[in-house]
Amino acid sequence: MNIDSKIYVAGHRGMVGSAIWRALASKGFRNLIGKTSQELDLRKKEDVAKFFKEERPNVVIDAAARVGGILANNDYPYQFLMENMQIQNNLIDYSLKTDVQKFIFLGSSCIYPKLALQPLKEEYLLTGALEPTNEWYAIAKIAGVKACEAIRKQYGKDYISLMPTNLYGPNDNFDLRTSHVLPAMIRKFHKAKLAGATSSEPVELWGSGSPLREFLYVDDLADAVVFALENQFSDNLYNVGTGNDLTIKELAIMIQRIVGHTGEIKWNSIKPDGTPRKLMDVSKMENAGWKAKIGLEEGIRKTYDWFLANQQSFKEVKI
Ligand SMILES: NC(=O)c1ccc[n+]([C@@H]2O[C@H](COP(=O)([O-])OP(=O)(O)OC[C@H]3O[C@@H](n4cnc5c(N)ncnc54)[C@H](OP(=O)(O)O)[C@@H]3O)[C@@H](O)[C@H]2O)c1
Ligand SMILES: C[C@@H]1O[C@H](OP(=O)(O)OP(=O)(O)OC[C@H]2O[C@@H](n3cnc4c(=O)[nH]c(N)nc43)[C@H](O)[C@@H]2O)[C@@H](O)[C@H](O)[C@@H]1O
Repeated sequence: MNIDSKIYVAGHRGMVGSAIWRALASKGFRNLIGKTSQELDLRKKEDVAKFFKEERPNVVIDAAARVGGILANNDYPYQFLMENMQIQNNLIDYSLKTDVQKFIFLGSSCIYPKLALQPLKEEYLLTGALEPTNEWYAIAKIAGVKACEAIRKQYGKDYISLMPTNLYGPNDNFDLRTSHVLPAMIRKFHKAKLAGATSSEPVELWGSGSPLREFLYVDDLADAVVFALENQFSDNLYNVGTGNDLTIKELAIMIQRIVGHTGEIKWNSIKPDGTPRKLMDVSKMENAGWKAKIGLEEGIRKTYDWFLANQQSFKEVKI
């Protein structure tokens, strides 16, 4: 991979895509292409075909998708299945058809069975039933993993899939209905802290607080993507995470302390808990030579600082 390789970052404005763009630019890659969804709707096959024929990138990194937290996945199963299949299938198929040499597909830890042994190893894929709240998104992602695996097997191309754990950081989605838990907690605790005159107002969180989650700061993921770009991997599927998790309750207490909220936390058990745990086994990526660097406390502080500095412009994804 040389610094003049033409690299198309699909979804370059998103939380992950913008982090990958920053990481590539800081390493001196100077032939980067990005298109907004208004400029190029990746669900439209003909438009994607035209783009690839004109641009002919050497590398494609797929950070474009319909993305959301547990409620968005549960409320919009059709969009999470169909839009993600359309986006990834068009990107993968036209990459193959225009001889793109390297393709990095981004899946998610939710592709693994709900009750698989923990920590989750790559070989646990397709060994059991999926988590019902996001099985549609998971099936789309599994199809993407398999498409890249088939191209690797049949055409010998360097198409790989990275499975990140739950991600967070600058440019995340802070909409309280469609976001993931960490940005939602930052926004809720911050709002409740400001609302209270003498002490903070109470905060309502979802579920029981008992599920366990692993969180990776998005710049760490971007670093893993650049590592995968610059190295030849021997296999097609790699988990990307920290290898550590904590309960949602412990996360809430950590974020409450960092934000400076002093009120009550209420748990709304009508909202779903989702999968009880999805800790990734990250040894395969570590054996390949990559390890996460940014701890959760540091990552949350960075994200809260970004949130405070972007009060007027943070993203709220509506579906
Ligand atoms: N966030 C997580 O916790 C997490 C965890 C594991 C894996 N991932 C994966 O990481 C990738 C990016 O996630 P993210 O958190 O960065 O999401 P995000 O912030 O919502 O960004 C998604 C991007 O996809 C683009 N996009 C969506 N629909 C499109 C369409 N029809 N045509 C063209 N572009 C479209 C958007 O473009 P515009 O901004 O131009 O509209 C946006 O930039 C996804 O593959 C996701 O599955 C995320
Ligand atoms: C990485 C992503 O993981 C996602 O699963 P998943 O971690 O449960 O998605 P999250 O929405 O992050 O929820 C994680 C846990 O946090 C709880 N939670 C507590 N309060 C809140 C809140 O205010 N907002 C949110 N969003 N959650 C909250 C939620 O009930 C669940 O047990 C998948 O649905 C996606 O498809 C993707 O795979």
